[in-house]
Amino acid sequence: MPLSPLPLADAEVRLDRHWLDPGQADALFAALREHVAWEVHRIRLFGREVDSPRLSCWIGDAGTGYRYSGVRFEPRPWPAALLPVRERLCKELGLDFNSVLANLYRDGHDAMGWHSDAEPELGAAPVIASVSLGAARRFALKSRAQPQQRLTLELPHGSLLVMSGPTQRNYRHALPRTARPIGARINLTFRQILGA
Ligand SMILES: O=C(O)CCC(=O)C(=O)O
Ligand SMILES: [Fe+2]
Repeated sequence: MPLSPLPLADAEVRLDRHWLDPGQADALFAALREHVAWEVHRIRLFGREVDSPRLSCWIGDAGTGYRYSGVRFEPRPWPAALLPVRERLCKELGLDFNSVLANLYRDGHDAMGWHSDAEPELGAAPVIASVSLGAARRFALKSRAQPQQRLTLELPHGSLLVMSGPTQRNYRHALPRTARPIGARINLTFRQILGA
C-alpha cells in the first residue's frame, strides 16, 4: 500500500498502515527484541539527568555519533535483521539512512515526551522514517505556533510513518502513556546524519 498524506498544515506527514505484512512484522519484532542491546538512556530534563521511560539503542554506521537531550551517543553496529529494512527504506524513499534510534516501550507506562527531531546533524529539513512493531500506540503531533493545530493517530504493527519537509521545524511529537493494559512496542526512527 502507498504512503498517504495526513491532513496537517505546514507539515509533511505520510502514513502506510501496512508497510510490512504481519508475518514480516512479527519476525522483525522477535529478532529485534532479542538481538538489540537494549539499555536505559540517561536524558537531560530541566537541567537534571534522569532515566528515560523506555529502553533504547542508537544504531548506525561509523561516524554517526549523535547528541540528543544533551547527551552524546556512539552508534552500535547494525543487527542483521535491520539491514533489509534499511535497504528497502533507502530505495523507496530515495535516501541514504545511516542510523536509527530503536525504542522499546515495555508497556503503557513507557512513553516519549514532546520533542522534535531537530538536532543540527540532521540538517534543516530532515526525513524521519518511523517503523512501528508490536502493540499499537497513539502518536501525537502538535504545532509549535498554533497548539490547536494537532493530530493524534494510531501506529499499528507493521506501519511506516514518514515525517519530512518542515515537520520537525513546525511541530513537536510525542508518544503518550496509556492506562490501557497493553504489551510491548518497538519503534525504529531511521535518520540521516549529515557529514557522517
Ligand atoms: O515511538 C515513536 O513512535 C516515536 C519515537 C520518536 O519520536 C523518536 O524516536 O524520536
Ligand atoms: Fe521523535
